[in-house]
Amino acid sequence: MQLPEEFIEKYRRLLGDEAPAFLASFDQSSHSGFRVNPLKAAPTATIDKATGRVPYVPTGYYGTVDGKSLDHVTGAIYSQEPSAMYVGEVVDPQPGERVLDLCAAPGGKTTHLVAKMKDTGLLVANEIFRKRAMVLAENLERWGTRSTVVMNESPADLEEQFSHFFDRILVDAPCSGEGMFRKEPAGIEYWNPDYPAECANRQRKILASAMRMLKPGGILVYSTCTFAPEEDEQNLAWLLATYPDLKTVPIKKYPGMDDGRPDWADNNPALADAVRLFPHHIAGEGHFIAKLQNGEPAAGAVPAPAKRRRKKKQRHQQRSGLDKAAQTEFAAVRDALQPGYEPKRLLTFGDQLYALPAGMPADLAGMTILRPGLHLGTFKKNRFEPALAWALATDPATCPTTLALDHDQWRQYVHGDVVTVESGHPNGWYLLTCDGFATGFGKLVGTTVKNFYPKGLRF
Ligand SMILES: C[S@@+](CC[C@H](N)C(=O)[O-])C[C@H]1O[C@@H](n2cnc3c(N)ncnc32)[C@H](O)[C@@H]1O
Repeated sequence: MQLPEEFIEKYRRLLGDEAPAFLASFDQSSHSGFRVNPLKAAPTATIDKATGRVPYVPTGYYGTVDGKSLDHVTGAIYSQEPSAMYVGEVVDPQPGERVLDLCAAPGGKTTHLVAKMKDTGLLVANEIFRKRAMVLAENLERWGTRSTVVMNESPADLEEQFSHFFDRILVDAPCSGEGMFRKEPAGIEYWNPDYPAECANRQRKILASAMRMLKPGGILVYSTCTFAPEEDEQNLAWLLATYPDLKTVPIKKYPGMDDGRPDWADNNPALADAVRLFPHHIAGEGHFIAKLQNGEPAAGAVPAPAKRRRKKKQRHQQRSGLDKAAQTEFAAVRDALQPGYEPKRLLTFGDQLYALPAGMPADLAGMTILRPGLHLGTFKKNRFEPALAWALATDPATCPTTLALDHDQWRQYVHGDVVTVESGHPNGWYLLTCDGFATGFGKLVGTTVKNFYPKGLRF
């Protein structure tokens, strides 16, 4: 791999005797991995093809997954390179907490966090770029989560809504990406000697927003996929100097993981609490992770709420609750697919119906939200059409009307074709499954399953 001369010189200077092994790692192949989704049945077909287990992630495996496989399309697995998997373990979110993933797309860490939270509490996944936020929403839909809200805001705009609100915040920052060069060589084009410092400035702004949203006593995890000390130890040193209440939390180092390097910043020994994953020491790409805890407030002190700005017009009127007709239409479908399911907080955006996670603030005016919780479906003329997201978040064991497709029928379904099944089933809505995984909803008329698989996802 052709690395910039200044890059080579920089890391020869920083790494000394280790530099040849480090630089040689860029000519070795990158590592692939996947995590299994504990919210769903075990994807044994994919696990059987894994080349090993990732020792520091209980749900992590080495190996590659076909993006068109049943296990991928039903959200039973998420492809993620092995080093990146350690971030979710370090965040270690607990069930019921309020968690923010501030730079979330495409959703590798978000899917990990929500699985660790057992899909309870509130996970806000934010991405500043709309197209990337849409990919994030799609990946979370496949994963099958009810407790996640997808937002498309800048960190600064988000802080107004969520002043000192979160128990844990992950800042998986946009960075110079040096640790991903061998996986995504195009990233080298952007690199110049000043680039890490430019990224570090942007990261500090994002971190400052995160600090305004972190509860007293809350946990902040900062991660990058770069080796650059400017973006790693030097930003950690900046955090500690700027927010004196913030303390580092030591991160467990598995074999092959390195301490953060105090000598690459201000020699503060606390920087060693961070972890570095170097590709010449571990089977994964380059990563840096730091974990910090916010100070508890002084007795009687209450953080000042941030000022609220109402700037954007809502594209659709947001309404809580349902009118009588809508309630009847929704209940007819709900009783067939998930009887007894009583979402606590229903919300309509235009003709779309969502179940809001508990803990999400009720007043969402002015915020750009792509997914305000679980998408239940769409009100059409005099009827309700259940959404794919609801199907993918449904445990088939809780649904009285399931229809099992074989692999050929599943392929027809994801291709958008009409699927024909044997007669004997009453007409109506069904949760379609394949190998025990929920794949979507279909409406049976006679022996024909009407296909509602979204056009944009067909393949
Ligand atoms: C390292 S990636 C996140 C990867 C993601 N956490 C995952 O595991 O799949 C960083 C993200 O930050 C976003 N980003 C870029 N500039 C940003 C900014 N100024 N503020 C916040 N996020 C930004 C990028 O679009 C990108 O999606």
